[in-house]
Amino acid sequence: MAKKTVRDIEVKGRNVLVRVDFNVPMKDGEITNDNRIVAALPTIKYILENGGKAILFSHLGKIKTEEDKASKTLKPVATRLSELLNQDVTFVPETRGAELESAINELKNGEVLVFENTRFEDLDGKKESKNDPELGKYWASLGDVFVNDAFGTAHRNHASNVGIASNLETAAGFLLEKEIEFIGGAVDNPGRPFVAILGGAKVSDKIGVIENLLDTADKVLVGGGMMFTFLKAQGKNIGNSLVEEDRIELAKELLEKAGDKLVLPIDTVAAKEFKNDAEQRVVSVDEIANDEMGLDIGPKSVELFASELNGAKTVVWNGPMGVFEMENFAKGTIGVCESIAKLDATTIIGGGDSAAAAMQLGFADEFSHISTGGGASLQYLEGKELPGIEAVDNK
Ligand SMILES: Nc1ncnc2c1ncn2[C@@H]1O[C@H](COP(=O)(O)OP(=O)(O)O)[C@@H](O)[C@H]1O
Ligand SMILES: O=C(OP(=O)(O)O)[C@H](O)COP(=O)(O)O
Repeated sequence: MAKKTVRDIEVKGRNVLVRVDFNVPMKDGEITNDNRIVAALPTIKYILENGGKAILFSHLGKIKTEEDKASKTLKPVATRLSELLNQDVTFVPETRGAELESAINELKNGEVLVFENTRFEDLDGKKESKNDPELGKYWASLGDVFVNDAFGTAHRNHASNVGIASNLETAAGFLLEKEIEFIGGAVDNPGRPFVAILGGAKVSDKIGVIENLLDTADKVLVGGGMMFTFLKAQGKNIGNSLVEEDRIELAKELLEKAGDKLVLPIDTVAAKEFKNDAEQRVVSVDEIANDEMGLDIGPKSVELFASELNGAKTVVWNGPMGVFEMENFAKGTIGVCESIAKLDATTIIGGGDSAAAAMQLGFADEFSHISTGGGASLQYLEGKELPGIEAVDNK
């Protein structure tokens, strides 16, 4: 990568602003997978060992109402980081202002500070997510140099990555560098057959990538919450399943363009309630009842996907096949992991929840690479520039 990296900048005695992706999966205030924090450690340690002051920040989830703040504070993340680094981490529960500024002034070389969820700024006119120029400028004013190590957020054009970069010397961190090297190496000239697998819940966000994937991949397998928008586009009844109504037209166009390249599940595990012990039944995708929702792909779909994956030489996967966080709806994701484990192929799974699924379900060693980015790796795969990487200074 002809981009400046953290090795190319002076960190000693300087306030080094570091954008990390600490958007970790959480349940009841507890971190359920700390992969994204662990993945950021090499850059943080490098800065500390070289006498810099590390000022870290990240988004966590989406902040739409004042109430969201309580469950989306970065405080537990700062605590976990302190355990992993085995040193104190100052947490400032603000995204701007006197308390933050004086805490930064008091930092000494080799010390770490984490400030609050950058998306708290979204309550005031979506300042972070719309890359408000004043916000990027303000955050840039808190540091001497900027390191972007948030690969998982690199597809976003936000104040905390792109905005700051336009106001300050900017380098890439080690994670960003590693992800680009690995994903680029695997997919710029992929071994074929090349199979892409999409699932998860961020349907409106990610359905668009399928258009380009149909040009690059040999097969695109769609499961998870993503499948129901396609099934509805085919005129099927999907009951209360996750759906993006305003993407149904797009799904119809994609189905037409794709022919047999796009493979949809043939059965689903349906339940009337979104909870682990809800009564469940395996049904054909033609038989979902009005009061049911599909929460996993069914066993016949696992078999179908296994046959599509058979012989693949490159596999890229983003988005779990079902609500794997609930044991009773994890079988589809486990089944696809098992099929991938049998392959002699380059296999990449990416995304906050997808990486967590691979690790929690015991398949971490079966993948060539577990990426911290889902949307980011998909966008890279599409051949699109990632704004967060574009914004890093060239060497
Ligand atoms: N059928 C489904 N209905 C609702 N949610 C689903 C379904 N299948 C998967 N999910 C959810 O999708 C989430 C992950 O989606 P997403 O954020 O797009 O993935 P990633 O973080 O890996 O990029 C998981 O929390 C999972 O529970
Ligand atoms: O989790 C993330 O993306 P991913 O789910 O595609 O891996 C990133 O932290 C970006 O988060 P966002 O999709 O809320 O902007």
